[in-house]
Amino acid sequence: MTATILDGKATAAEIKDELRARVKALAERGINPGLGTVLVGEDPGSQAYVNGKHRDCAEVGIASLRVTLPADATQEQLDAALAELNADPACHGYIVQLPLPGHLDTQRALESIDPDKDADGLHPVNLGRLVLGYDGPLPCTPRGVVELLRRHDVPLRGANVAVVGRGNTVGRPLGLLLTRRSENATVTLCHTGTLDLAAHTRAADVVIVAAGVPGLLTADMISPGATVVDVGITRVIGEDGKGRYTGDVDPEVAEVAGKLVPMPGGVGPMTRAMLLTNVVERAERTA
Ligand SMILES: Nc1nc(=O)c2c([nH]1)NC[C@@H]1CN(c3ccc(C(=O)N[C@@H](CCC(=O)O)C(=O)O)cc3)C=[N+]21
Repeated sequence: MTATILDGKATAAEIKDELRARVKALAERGINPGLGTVLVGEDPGSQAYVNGKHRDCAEVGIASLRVTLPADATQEQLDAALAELNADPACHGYIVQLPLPGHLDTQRALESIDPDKDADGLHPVNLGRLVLGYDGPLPCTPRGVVELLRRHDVPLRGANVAVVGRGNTVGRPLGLLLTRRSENATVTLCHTGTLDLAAHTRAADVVIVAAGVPGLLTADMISPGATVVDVGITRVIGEDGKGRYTGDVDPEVAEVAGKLVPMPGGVGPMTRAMLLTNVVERAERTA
């Protein structure tokens, strides 16, 4: 048996088509949604990600506000850039590209974002809203995972879901999202302190791996027919000496799983589509 591939790129393209129509409807009411990005420094990976977000914006008709600061920018310069976006009515939401250079305080930066303009959904106020079940922007990667499974009819209601990884951007908020009444999954949140990881993943209908450990999930660790979602993205140097990105799921998992969300072509494009969705939703609410 070979797993059915759930194509995140194609699903993200569908979502972008839907967003294009919503942006058009907003334009007819005189509202032009805008996404801001703040990039500090010249890391080529971060530049590529930010460029991708601006390309996505252009595709759906969202305005891009691009702020770039030099690698040696001070915390005060960063604060000033965030204050400007907070005050700019053309900016409906924005992100601070992570990681920031080491001399800058990431927590302080994220807390300086107006929670209502938090396109990533990672502000402490918005993570708190998620805990409490209040409305607010949802973290893009967890939301992208749930949306992809929903659009491919993977049942979550009553399902046993193993989430591997408790990071602030994926694992932890994904556990919160999946256990909302609207999803009703039963979640086991596994992490580096988990004693018998394979026992938990084998018992799961859906295994979502967001640990950042290449090849962590192997074929013997899942039950036949399970749905597997690879959220891992780690830069490794291949045998040819070239850098490439690899996921957390061993390729042989595809021989045992029923459905597989691959990396690349899975969660990454969905994350970007959810970023756009957060911005459009905010523009619709302010209308
Ligand atoms: N404030 C902030 N928000 C983020 O959302 C954020 C961040 N910082 N820092 C870095 C990570 C990484 N990230 C990715 C998003 C999409 C792909 C993606 O679309 N990848 C493609 C392959 C690469 C491509 O084709 O460009 C894929 O998986 O198919 C990858 C990585 C968002 N991040």
